[in-house]
Amino acid sequence: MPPSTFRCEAFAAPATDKPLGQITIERREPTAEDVQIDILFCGVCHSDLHMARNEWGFTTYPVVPGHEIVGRVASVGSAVTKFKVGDLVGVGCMVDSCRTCASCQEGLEQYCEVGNIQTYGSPDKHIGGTTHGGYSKSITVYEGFVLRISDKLDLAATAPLLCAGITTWSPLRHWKVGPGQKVGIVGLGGLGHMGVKFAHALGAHVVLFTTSASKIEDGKRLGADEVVVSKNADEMVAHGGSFDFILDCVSAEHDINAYLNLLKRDGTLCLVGAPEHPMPVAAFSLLMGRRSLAGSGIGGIAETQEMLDFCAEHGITSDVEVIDIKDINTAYERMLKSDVRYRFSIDMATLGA
Ligand SMILES: NC(=O)c1ccc[n+]([C@@H]2O[C@H](COP(=O)([O-])OP(=O)(O)OC[C@H]3O[C@@H](n4cnc5c(N)ncnc54)[C@H](O)[C@@H]3O)[C@@H](O)[C@H]2O)c1
Ligand SMILES: [Zn+2]
Repeated sequence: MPPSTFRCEAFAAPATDKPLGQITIERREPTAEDVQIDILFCGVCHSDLHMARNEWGFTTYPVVPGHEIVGRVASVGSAVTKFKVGDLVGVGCMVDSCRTCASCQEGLEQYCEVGNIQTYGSPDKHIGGTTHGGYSKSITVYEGFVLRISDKLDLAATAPLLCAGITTWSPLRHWKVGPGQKVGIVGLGGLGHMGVKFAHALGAHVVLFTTSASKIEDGKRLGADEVVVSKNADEMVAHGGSFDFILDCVSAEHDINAYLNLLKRDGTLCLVGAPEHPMPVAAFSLLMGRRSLAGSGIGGIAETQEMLDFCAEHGITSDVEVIDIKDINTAYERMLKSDVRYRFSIDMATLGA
């Protein structure tokens, strides 16, 4: 028997070309292993925009975006052991996975070989339809995919750690970024600004690449040792062949060969940005110097907790502009113009207020 449900206010995109607006969705009452969360803040990721506009081609409408969720536990199922009512918690891009494949067993649920359940837009095995994300008042999640959040950090600024944070943390850790290494971060948006903060905190020499000279000061304040305006060819050439690792956080098509050519021998360019269209790679950008082009998707649950704990210990959060849910469509337009420093965080008290 499917679990009983309750009604919940949310904001959804009804179609590719329609603005987001308020709807009512169904959420399940917690089953034995579930945690029901009252959502306090939800960050606005560029993936929300890609999905709301079906730029990746697999959106089911209506879609309730949002996978940078921070809230407070409102109720728990009878078998829940990790959380109790009142706890501060977070939910990121996934709400479940097969739990048994090799990747899941290794704590790499983001690479679940059966296919994990995304916070929004995946089939909802509990109540049918698709899963709905954090632009809503409440969410019910299997406790294994719920994260502990410290009460030491500002909650609006903590929400973006659940996607922008883990997505940049995971590759920096996987490629063992640290002291003595020269690391590039491309694009100072939501992901990029967390990449700069983390690479700096991990002890690397950090070079930020931005298209906008107006972000030089911010880049340095956030932890970059150097800032390169990527439109200036001589500034780019000066860094040729010098990087151990570059993390590319750009949301639209751009010339990745220009960055491959900045890598040292055996260096790696890792894409985390997910542009709508494929990007050409020149074989010689890779052949010369045995360079690698890689990608990385979010991060596993244990690693997300590790990142959140690191942030609590080091006082790291996202730089946010807190918005009212009714301003979400304007926020999307501003995000496309890079007019956000550096993440919108929705105050969910404004939904239905
Ligand atoms: N790998 C993952 O698991 C994962 C997780 C979250 C987001 N993403 C993707 O990462 C990308 C970035 O997300 P975000 O939320 O940080 O977005 P954002 O809009 O906050 O930042 C994007 C950055 O790219 C820059 N940019 C855009 N077009 C550019 C161009 N043509 N040349 C150079 N720079 C350009 C912008 O100025 C901005 O700094 C998106 O494509 C998003 O879908 C991937
Ligand atoms: Zn995201």
